[in-house]
Amino acid sequence: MDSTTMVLALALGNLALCAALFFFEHVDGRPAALSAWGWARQYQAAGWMLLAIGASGAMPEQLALPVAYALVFAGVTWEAGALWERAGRPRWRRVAAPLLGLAIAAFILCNLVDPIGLRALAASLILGAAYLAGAAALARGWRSASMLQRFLAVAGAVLALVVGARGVLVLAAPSGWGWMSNDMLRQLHGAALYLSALLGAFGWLLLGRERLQGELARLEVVDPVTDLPNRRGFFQALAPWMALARRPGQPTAIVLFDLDGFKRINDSYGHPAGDAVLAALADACKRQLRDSDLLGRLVGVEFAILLPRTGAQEALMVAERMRAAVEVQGVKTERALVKLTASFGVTTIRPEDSNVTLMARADAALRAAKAAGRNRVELAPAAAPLTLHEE
Ligand SMILES: Nc1nc2c(ncn2[C@@H]2O[C@H](COP(=O)(O)OP(=O)(O)OP(=O)(O)O)[C@@H](O)[C@H]2O)c(=O)[nH]1
Repeated sequence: MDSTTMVLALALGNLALCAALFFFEHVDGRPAALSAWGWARQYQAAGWMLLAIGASGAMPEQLALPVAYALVFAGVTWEAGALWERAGRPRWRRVAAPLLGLAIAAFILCNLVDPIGLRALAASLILGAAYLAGAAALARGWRSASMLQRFLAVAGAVLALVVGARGVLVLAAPSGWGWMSNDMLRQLHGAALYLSALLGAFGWLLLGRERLQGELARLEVVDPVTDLPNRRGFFQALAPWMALARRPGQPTAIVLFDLDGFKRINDSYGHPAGDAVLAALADACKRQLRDSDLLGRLVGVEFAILLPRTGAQEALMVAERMRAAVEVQGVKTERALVKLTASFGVTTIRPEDSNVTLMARADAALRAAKAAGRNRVELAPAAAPLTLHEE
């Protein structure tokens, strides 16, 4: 492929990606990383297009070339920045903007001094460095990263090295190095640029999809308002402790609690304020527990706590501590400081328990606490009540 065809392919490829990206998740408030990536692609498309125009003679090359390269550099820098944004570094612009300015100035200087060797060196080193920065962002959190993310990090780094190597070799060995002729290296360089553009685009889209799938899977077991395990998540965590209760050993306790008179919070301050109160209370309750305990939101304003290796008396103390914590915890809403109380039912898992009988017993104790005036803790009676509610 000659260089004009290659540049045109890069230009058109990037334009097609831009068009697809324009419609991808095109909603208000799109994520910052996606928006940075969108700009990155626009800059690159414009840059490669301008290079193709300059190479075709439709515009003086000495004018087209510096502007085109500046746009391409901005594009690859912003693309790396989008990856850092995605990796949780929203301030990447502070580093990227001055570096980009320096890179463009260095490139223009090299182009003036030696428009063949030095220019190729500067261009390939700048592009290689930007691709490498993107690969480094993908490699962050390697241990917990998905296989796709790891592959993109490694492939990105290898391509970045190929892109960077070209300029070094053009300067160090203008007529090639061993069997690696200059022409072959140029072809390799073009292929690496093209693959980087393709991998960057499809990798980005697939990473977005992977993240979305992960979030959906999380929401199956996590309540989005309080960030606590939801009913399904809580019962999943409870399962091994139910099995363990059939073997001799330390008991496991369950505390069920329900906020008192929560309806008036919604009625007085609105549902969003109610959500904020729920989230703040969930946080306060979580702080009262040990790492091995588990707080979950079962339904509405009813929560459950799993207390492994805890007997009834100790569980009563935990519930009492939690009751006092809820009572003193004021939650600031826009209009007022909201104070709440909660009622608690406590029981331990018995060998013969199923989820239904266990929860029925805890629920009966909780109802008893409500009936006795609320803001109280009740221990379930020794004999299991038979009012079951389906899980
Ligand atoms: N803001 C908000 N409110 C919720 C949510 N889930 C349930 N609620 C409300 O919480 C209230 C729970 O009402 P109940 O438990 O029946 O009664 P209560 O007013 O808390 O009074 P008690 O008899 O003491 O339980 C209802 O008004 C629900 O609409 C939620 O996720 N967010």
